[in-house]
Amino acid sequence: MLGPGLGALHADARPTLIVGIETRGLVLGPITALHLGVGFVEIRKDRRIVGEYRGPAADPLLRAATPPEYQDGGLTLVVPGRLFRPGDRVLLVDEWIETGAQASAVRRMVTEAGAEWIGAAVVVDACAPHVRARLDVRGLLTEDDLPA
Ligand SMILES: O=P(O)(O)OC[C@H]1O[C@H](OP(=O)(O)OP(=O)(O)O)[C@H](O)[C@@H]1O
Repeated sequence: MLGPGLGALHADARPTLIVGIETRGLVLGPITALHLGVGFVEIRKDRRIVGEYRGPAADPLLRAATPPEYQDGGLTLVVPGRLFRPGDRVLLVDEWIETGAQASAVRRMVTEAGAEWIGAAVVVDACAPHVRARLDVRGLLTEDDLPA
């Protein structure tokens, strides 16, 4: 029931596109998108792309870096820019959010492409209140709901 549960968190904003970050977002995102009947876009981590692929000139990649201190040196998220269009109402789905660094990077790419950021729907919301408010994070659980 994770798809319906995650899909209900921002139903009021009527998302038209789900994005998910590898790794677990590539599982939870599609089941949420299927439930809502909307499309899905996968966000990859640059360090996990094999080789030097950077995309053809006609299909450039959007890139957004997390802060350098994030996860031992930061990481860069990438997505083909053509997958976002102006008018898309984009919802990020993930299993966990804490600092909001990866979600912030995704939001920059979404808005750079002219699409609209709706927020983040997560299984566990472990972020600080200011992060929750800034990114419009909604969760099925908080850390307090988890066994110690
Ligand atoms: O709010 P943040 O501090 O940005 O953390 C949240 C991110 O961290 C986890 O990914 P992780 O990098 O652990 O992905 P993995 O499953 O590929 O190891 C999680 O899936 C989120 O994408």
